[in-house]
Amino acid sequence: MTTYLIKGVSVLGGPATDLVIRDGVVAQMGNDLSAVDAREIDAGGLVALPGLVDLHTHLREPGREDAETVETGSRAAAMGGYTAVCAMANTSPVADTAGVVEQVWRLGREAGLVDVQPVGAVTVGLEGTQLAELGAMADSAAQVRIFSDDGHCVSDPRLMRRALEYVKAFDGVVAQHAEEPRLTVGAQMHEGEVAAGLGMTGWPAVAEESIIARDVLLAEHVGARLHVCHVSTAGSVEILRWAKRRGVRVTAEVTPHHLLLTDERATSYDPVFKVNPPLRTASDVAALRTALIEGVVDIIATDHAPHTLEDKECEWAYARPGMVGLETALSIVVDVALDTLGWDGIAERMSRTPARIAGLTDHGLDIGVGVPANITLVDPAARWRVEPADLASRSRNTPYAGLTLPARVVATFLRGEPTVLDGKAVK
Ligand SMILES: NC(=O)N[C@@H](CC(=O)O)C(=O)O
Ligand SMILES: [Zn+2]
Ligand SMILES: [Zn+2]
Repeated sequence: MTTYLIKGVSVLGGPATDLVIRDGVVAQMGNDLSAVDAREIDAGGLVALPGLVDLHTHLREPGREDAETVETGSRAAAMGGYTAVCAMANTSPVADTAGVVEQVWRLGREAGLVDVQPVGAVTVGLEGTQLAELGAMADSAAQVRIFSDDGHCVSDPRLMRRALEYVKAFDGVVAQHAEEPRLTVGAQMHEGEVAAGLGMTGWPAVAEESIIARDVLLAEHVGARLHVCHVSTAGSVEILRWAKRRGVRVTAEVTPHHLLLTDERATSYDPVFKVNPPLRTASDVAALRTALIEGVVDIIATDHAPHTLEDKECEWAYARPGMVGLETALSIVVDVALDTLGWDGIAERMSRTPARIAGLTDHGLDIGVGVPANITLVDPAARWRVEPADLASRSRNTPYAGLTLPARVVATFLRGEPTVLDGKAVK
């Protein structure tokens, strides 16, 4: 294994220091270090972060390898500075058995670019009628701890209650896609003035908020952990604030796109802006940014949702919802929140806390001697233009095509091995 000597890096924006990475861990940290036979990396001006952890990634394998595979999605993740991703269960077949979660976990190990932690489905086939074998998935080699029907809402309150009771036994968590399906029949975009102007069927904020309100009450009743996926409205933030004040065991995520984009984008009729939950209003965006600073929303997760050209470049009504996000997430977060959160605040919300929620003990650790070398080096001064054709993801559905974004991932280390060096994927 190659030894790396990283010279003059700023850990979380602090004073410049050197790091020696050897045998998978940070072997030394300090000034004027030297290491024989080490490969030296001049990291002057670069910031070191604990490797990012994405709690919400769609890798599409098995079943839709034309949109993404575990390997291509892992490479996209590494390029974005991630060292671990949680792979959502809405694959084909659905990850609702020990066999499928073990398959995804094994494919992740074989690719070796990030740690792929499979999420297990809550219900068989994501159909919302019968609890999946949560215990078998938890006991499998994949050691599943997060369960989610993401893409669908666990809308039956009795099933949701039973899932919460079940996962409580092994300190698992249910990650809910909060969407009351009866309120979003035919929905195409956020219900509001823009939708009314375009004549599109709306996806009302209350469809999300009513499920979050119900679920925090269920989580309190059961005493189990609930995680809320892709929170998108100001009202959801108010419910979460209330629940956290009461001591409910609830965590929540926001996506980079919900921190930046609004429903005005739908006026372009470009389906690249079609996503679930939909892009909301400027006041929702402002409330989400405040919630992120306050910690009412705990983390940033990408909801990386790759789709093929056929599924995306068609009429709005027929296009699948979702956008890719792994390779642009950190840049968007730097753009909207570096001045308020600082590097430490970004590390908290994109690495430490998601690692803790997912139970990934090798990740989200402060960079220090003896710690597994899961590290991302970022150039905060770099600016780069998003070229869809250059993305490592197999899909191209980025809403940021042609935009120039701040901050670039220069290197990513997974247990001491570089997966990205000089801004390029190593394998
Ligand atoms: N976010 C999306 O718009 N789509 C996701 C599903 C989901 O996260 O709900 C997908 O799997 O494509
Ligand atoms: Zn979802
Ligand atoms: Zn999702």
